[in-house]
Amino acid sequence: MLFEIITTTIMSGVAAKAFIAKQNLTDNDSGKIQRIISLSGLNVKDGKDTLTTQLVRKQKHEWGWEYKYRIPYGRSFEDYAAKQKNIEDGLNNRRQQVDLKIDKSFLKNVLQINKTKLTNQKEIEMSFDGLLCIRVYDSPLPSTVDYLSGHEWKVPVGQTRDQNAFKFHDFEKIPHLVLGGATRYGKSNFINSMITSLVHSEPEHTHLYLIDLKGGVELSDYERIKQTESIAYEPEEALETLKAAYERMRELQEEVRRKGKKNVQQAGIKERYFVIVDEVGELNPAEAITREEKAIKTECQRYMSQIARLGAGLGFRQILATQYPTGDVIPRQCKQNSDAKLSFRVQSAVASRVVLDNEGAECLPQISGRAIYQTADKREIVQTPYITNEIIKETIEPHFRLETPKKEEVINVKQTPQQPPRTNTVTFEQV
Ligand SMILES: Nc1ncnc2c1ncn2[C@@H]1O[C@H](COP(=O)(O)OP(=O)(O)OP(=O)(O)O)[C@@H](O)[C@H]1O
Repeated sequence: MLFEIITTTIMSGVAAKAFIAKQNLTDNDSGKIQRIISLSGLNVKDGKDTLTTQLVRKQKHEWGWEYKYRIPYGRSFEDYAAKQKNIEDGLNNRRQQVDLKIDKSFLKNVLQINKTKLTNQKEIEMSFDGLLCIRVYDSPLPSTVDYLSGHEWKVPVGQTRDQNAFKFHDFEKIPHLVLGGATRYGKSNFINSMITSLVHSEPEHTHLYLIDLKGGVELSDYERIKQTESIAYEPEEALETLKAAYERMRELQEEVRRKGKKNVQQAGIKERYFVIVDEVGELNPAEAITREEKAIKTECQRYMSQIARLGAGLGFRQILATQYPTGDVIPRQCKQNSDAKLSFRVQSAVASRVVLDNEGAECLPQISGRAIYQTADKREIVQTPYITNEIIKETIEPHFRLETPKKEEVINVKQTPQQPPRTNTVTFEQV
């Protein structure tokens, strides 16, 4: 038995009512959290003293409770984030002492306890703003959220816990996005909903450079739409696609400069270019076997870095996805220039740090579509929307072009030595 019932006949009938009230179940959490924190080894020894995590305030919300703690010297937010799962499991491991009156309502009350236990699976979220903030949600996020199209350059990210608000990622505010997550947790679904939303909202101004290195099943639907400028399925083709994007970026750079402006917004240019790489790990030169392969991948990374560094003000947005978040799988400059990160569940704290620069994604529940969306000032858990093939088809079919799409020619690096990207660049203001 996961919960403990101690019966007594001393208490009156009001006790049975008290144990099912949510307020009662959650009231104890501040003490419980402090105990779990202490048992998880987060207290700090300072000579004879033990510095503990002190509760500063707690507040009841309609979704649950928010607790604010002062953390002791010698501890960081990351220390607490690493224990998120311990805290969550501890809170859901309920040993309750309840008083039950043995009368005709006894059986009903026992069943009610069991029902409460099964339905009230709590989830927590942690953040830090000088104080450690732990939010304890009475009930989990839904495990499926319907797709909702975005507007202009905003694409759907998912449902948050904050009053169940639906979150959008605005590519005009944050141009580049890093996407991570272990296999089968929803990266491809997210990329599909992002592309579908862009095609729906800005069909005339969206330009796609798609690189699908996962065998070509996911993004092939977009081969035929007019928004797709180039599509690649192999690293050699990826180099061509990236080169095409890079050259377009240079043309725009000239155009903006000619107009005496600093960025496409000022220059009144409405076009936006999305470079989407699904499985950027396949372009990691460290993984290359032959010298030629290494040269191609190094070149690809160089183009991606240039696009990340210079592209924002020129209307370029780069989305790099990986299921193997290790070391340098995402080029350093791309990572540094991506102020938004979306991570589905990953296998380890190290992998979470590669995607988010923080731990936490390894503690996400094993639910497809559940992710952490992180920007410079906020980190939220979301349930990304599920998009069906029917919605994708319905949205993109009106944009099919008549002629067969151009698939970039595979190039032979032996015959065509690669030129490094130009470096005499002008730095443009990022939006
Ligand atoms: N947002 C979501 N809500 C509910 N279910 C989802 C969601 N996203 C994905 N799924 C389910 O998970 C399955 C795997 O999703 P998806 O193909 O997007 O994963 P992936 O991370 O891209 O995996 P891989 O890297 O192996 O391609 C889908 O077929 C779908 O059933």
